[in-house]
Amino acid sequence: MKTMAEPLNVRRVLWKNLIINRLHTLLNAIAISIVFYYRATTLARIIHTGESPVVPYVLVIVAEIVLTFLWILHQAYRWLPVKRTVYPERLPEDEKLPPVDVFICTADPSKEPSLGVMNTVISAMSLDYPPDKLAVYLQDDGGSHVTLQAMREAWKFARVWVPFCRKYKLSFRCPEPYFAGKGGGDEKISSSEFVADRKIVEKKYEEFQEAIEKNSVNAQGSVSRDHAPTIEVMTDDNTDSDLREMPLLVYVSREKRPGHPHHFKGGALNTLLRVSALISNAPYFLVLDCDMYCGDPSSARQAMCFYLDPSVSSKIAWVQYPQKFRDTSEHDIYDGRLSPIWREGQGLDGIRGPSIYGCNFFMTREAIYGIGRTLKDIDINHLKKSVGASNELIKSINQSYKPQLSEDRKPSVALAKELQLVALCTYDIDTKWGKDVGYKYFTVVEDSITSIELHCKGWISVLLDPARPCFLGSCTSSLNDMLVQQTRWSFGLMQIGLSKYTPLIYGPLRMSILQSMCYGALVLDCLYAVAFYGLAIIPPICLIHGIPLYPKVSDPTFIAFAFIFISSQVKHVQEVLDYGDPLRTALYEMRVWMMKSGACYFFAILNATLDKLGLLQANFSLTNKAFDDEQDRRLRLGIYDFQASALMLTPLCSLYILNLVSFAIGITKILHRGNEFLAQAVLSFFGIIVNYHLLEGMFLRRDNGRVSPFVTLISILVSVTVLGSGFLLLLY
Ligand SMILES: O=c1ccn([C@@H]2O[C@H](COP(=O)(O)OP(=O)(O)O[C@H]3O[C@H](CO)[C@@H](O)[C@H](O)[C@H]3O)[C@@H](O)[C@H]2O)c(=O)[nH]1
Ligand SMILES: [Mn+2]
Repeated sequence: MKTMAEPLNVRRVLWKNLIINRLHTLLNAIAISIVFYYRATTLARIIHTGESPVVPYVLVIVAEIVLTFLWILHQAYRWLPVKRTVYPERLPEDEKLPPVDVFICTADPSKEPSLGVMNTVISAMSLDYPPDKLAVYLQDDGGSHVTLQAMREAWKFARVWVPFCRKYKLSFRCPEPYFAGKGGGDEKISSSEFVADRKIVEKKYEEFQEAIEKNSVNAQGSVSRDHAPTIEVMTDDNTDSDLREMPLLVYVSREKRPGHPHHFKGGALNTLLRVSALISNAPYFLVLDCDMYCGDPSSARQAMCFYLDPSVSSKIAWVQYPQKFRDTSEHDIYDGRLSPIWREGQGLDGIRGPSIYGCNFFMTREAIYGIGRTLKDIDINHLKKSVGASNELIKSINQSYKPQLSEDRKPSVALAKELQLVALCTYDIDTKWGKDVGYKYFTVVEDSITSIELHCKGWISVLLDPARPCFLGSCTSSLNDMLVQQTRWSFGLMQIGLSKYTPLIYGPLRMSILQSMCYGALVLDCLYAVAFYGLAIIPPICLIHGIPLYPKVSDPTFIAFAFIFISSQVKHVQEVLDYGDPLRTALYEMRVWMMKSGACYFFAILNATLDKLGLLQANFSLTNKAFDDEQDRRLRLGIYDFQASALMLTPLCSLYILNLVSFAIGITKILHRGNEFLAQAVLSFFGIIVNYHLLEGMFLRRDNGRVSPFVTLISILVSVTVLGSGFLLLLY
């Protein structure tokens, strides 16, 4: 009986960080108050005496207000950092575990190579979970015959692989890295039987790999935007084979028609919810991106440590794992590992839970449906309006509904018809899908908006970050990918920021203030662009023209400015080191923050505004998961690869040159009037030093990863124009 009482999960407050965070917040808040007092009194004086132009001064204050506003919002992340531990060995026996469905999305085999996608699929089928309680679905948004064929091959190989993993209880179950010796997992097994079995399976894997490669030559151009739905449950040709040891594997390709909105991944997941309801209807589902394979096969059991804990199970909507990445370079120059997000996640976990981070989470159907699933909650007429016309789907809302898939896994004619119906692109029309049911549609960041809504409905979530990563994906490994991805995210988040769901208004009445602040920070981070441009343009221009914007070094207020600047950097470094990353990561993150502010956030605000005015058609540019030798080589050496869109690079390079020039001109002023201009000079100098890679890229490098001469030239022109017209700023 004693073991029954032992908890399945434990939450630990990170006291050291909590104290450091709150102390930092307090001291910084005092310093900021001093700064704003100084700004207000000085502004009043300038207006009164006319001793210096008012416009640049006001602009710098605006930038500081924006920075402070975002800083305040971000403090919510630092309020209560926690970490969780689970004890899967205390779970009840397998018969008592609930079923789990796994949803994997893919869209284009030319950007998301089939071999990688199928490795993800196979690793999910090999989860350490009772096979009769596991169903894996791949939704192919490309409707590609290449992907369908690859799935059939994957099924054949999994027929050998899954039993092999189970027989030897392998602790790492993704075939590609396993055979490449990257996963480990079988060190303790040395029997000759195992060695022989492994050889056979390895041979099968090679055959599988060859088949996939042959099949993939036609990947380019295999994607279709005009096709009927296809749903295929994988099974053996041999009718009397025993399928009990195998989880279900299902290929789904929803209908696509030109001119119909498909709602990107959100639409794909909603289709998967419906299709799976008719086939397996598990109460829990795991979402994976096609490049995110399962590293530790125990993730489902770990998640069950929350769902089977009666004290929290009815409140938890999702259990989120961080995205971790494989084969990352020790120089994470593009911040592809997204550590800042996971660090802030620890804080979110302390205040009712992290948001959904796109993939790697286990969620309950009840939460995502937004509908009670017991008989007494169910009203058929109401349901028809919510979930659409499919009678089977309506029946499946009742959690005790058992889908009727025959033992040979071939859907009956009636079931096949129903499956087609729920995968039509018109199915959502006049239903609540995309609004109150399933993933919400109106933004490209389906994950964030859906989390906001669920948290507002009172659900909680947890972040589980075990030492051994459960899911490993491919890291963004080029500047262009990073800029494109960040622009997409920021654009989507800004869409939320400009909608009725804007968290600072929508949130406080529905969720806690701290949660609203966190979501507020998330969707408004784009505003950093305003502060960044303000501080990257106004102070250097004023430096050239000899107009001081900061207190003299001899003025005691200078200390407050210096304190804020230094303590923010120190705090950042502390967080990086505490999370176990090396010091250089702090520099890389700072650079990425500046690149995001100068390019991604800027374009995101622009695009979101156009979108709001109905002048833009949102799109989803997939992150590339294919491997590029040359870019990879540079990444490993920590050398930036500037083969990126000129549109993105030009603002960054222009700002850099602008600061460089004004610092060079302004240096004479610093020599004579250092007391007055030190802060301004330091600001430009900081930008120049942190972004030294831009200087190298524009003027010192000759390889083809440098900034193209075209971009450098345009940037020189832009910065000279801005500098030349700078005097306009100083007229008033
Ligand atoms: O129309 C689409 C677009 C994308 N995807 C799939 O969605 C996943 C994520 O796309 P990816 O190109 O990898 O984008 P990322 O920016 O890397 O994805 C992050 O950001 C997304 C939100 O923008 C989240 O959904 C993801 O989980 C998160 O990893 C991939 O499996 C895609 O195949 C679709 O199924 N349909
Ligand atoms: Mn991705």
